[in-house]
Amino acid sequence: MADLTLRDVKKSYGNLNILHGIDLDIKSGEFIVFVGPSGCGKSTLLRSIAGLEEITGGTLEIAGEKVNDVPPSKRGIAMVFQSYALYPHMTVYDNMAFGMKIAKESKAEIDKRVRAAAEILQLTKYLDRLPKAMSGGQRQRVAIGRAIVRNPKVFLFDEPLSNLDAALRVATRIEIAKLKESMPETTMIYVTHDQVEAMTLADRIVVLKDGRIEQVGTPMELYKHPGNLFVAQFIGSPAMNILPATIERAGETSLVSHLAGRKSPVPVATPSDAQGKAVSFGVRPEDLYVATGDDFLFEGMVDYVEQLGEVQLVYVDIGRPDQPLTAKLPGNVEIKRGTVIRLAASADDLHIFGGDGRSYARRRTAVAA
Ligand SMILES: Nc1ncnc2c1ncn2[C@@H]1O[C@H](COP(=O)(O)OP(=O)(O)OP(=O)(O)O)[C@@H](O)[C@H]1O
Repeated sequence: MADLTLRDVKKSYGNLNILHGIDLDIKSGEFIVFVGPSGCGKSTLLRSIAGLEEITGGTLEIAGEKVNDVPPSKRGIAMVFQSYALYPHMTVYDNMAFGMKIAKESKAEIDKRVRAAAEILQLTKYLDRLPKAMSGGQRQRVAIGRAIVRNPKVFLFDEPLSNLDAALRVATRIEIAKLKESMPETTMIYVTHDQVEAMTLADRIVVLKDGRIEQVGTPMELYKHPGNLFVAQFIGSPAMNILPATIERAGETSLVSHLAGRKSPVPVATPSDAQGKAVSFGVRPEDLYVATGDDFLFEGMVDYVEQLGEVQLVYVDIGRPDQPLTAKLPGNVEIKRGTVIRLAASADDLHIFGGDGRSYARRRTAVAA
């Protein structure tokens, strides 16, 4: 059981500022995922929470206690790394027991906890094996088991699945989700590059960019209501299509004109001073569908099709040099390269972002709240 509170947390290496004042409240038992582009500071933030990095400003509290100066071993946290970091000459049992032996726990207590963790992770029959006789996925489970036996208040994962092949990643991801269910009181913080891991595991996702938080929300909040252009294009794959546009008529429902002078009503309120302003107009590839009549958003020539079986990614030339529109359409519809296609989307799936990149829908939500 541990809430985490981060207030204006900063980290710099010499003159190089990496974290620029992170404010974040994590509730006990939450599964939080940090995502963001390479180098944005995800690992630094995680390592700062663990105490492996000393923060250079702000405060960090775990379970109500300020831990800025508390060493890692006394923070009640356990961390699982991308490289499993198992001792190769020790059996699975001894690898899992090692930390407790060092902490001088009784043999009976060690045995109880190792066996309980092995049971949760389905490692019981491998307890006498050496790591080299196990698959990558099994080794990562041992590393997770080694963390579980410590009975941590907070569990930290730094890209734990990135060394596994695709099939093992899926299997181990599901195990981590089940592990969370079996430890509902344990707070978990997880760093990943993988959108699917973030969307499926997180109670809330924290999107970071250049050492700052861009948005915090449930996976569906971030997907449906991205607060700004960065989050809109970072969450979701392929990325949201963004086009330059102008607000023709501001109001409860805005009228937006975009490429080729087409005008679309968007059920997002814009203030009267937004009238005539240049904005960005967004629509996700998977929200587009083939329009049969004259009611369409985009018309263009199919430049390329990537058939993935269940779906196909259709790249449509809508007159923007080197920037085709991407549509994710069902795989069973025949779409021929070189033909003209019309695409539409439901008005509810359209997004408008102001000149500062912030979503208009989000502004309204913020005011209403
Ligand atoms: N010890 C260090 N000294 C100087 N700069 C560092 C140090 N450790 C990390 N950095 C820099 O801090 C920035 C953030 O690194 P960090 O590893 O936290 O990013 P990340 O978001 O986890 O990246 P990735 O997704 O590539 O793992 C990077 O620019 C990195 O070069």
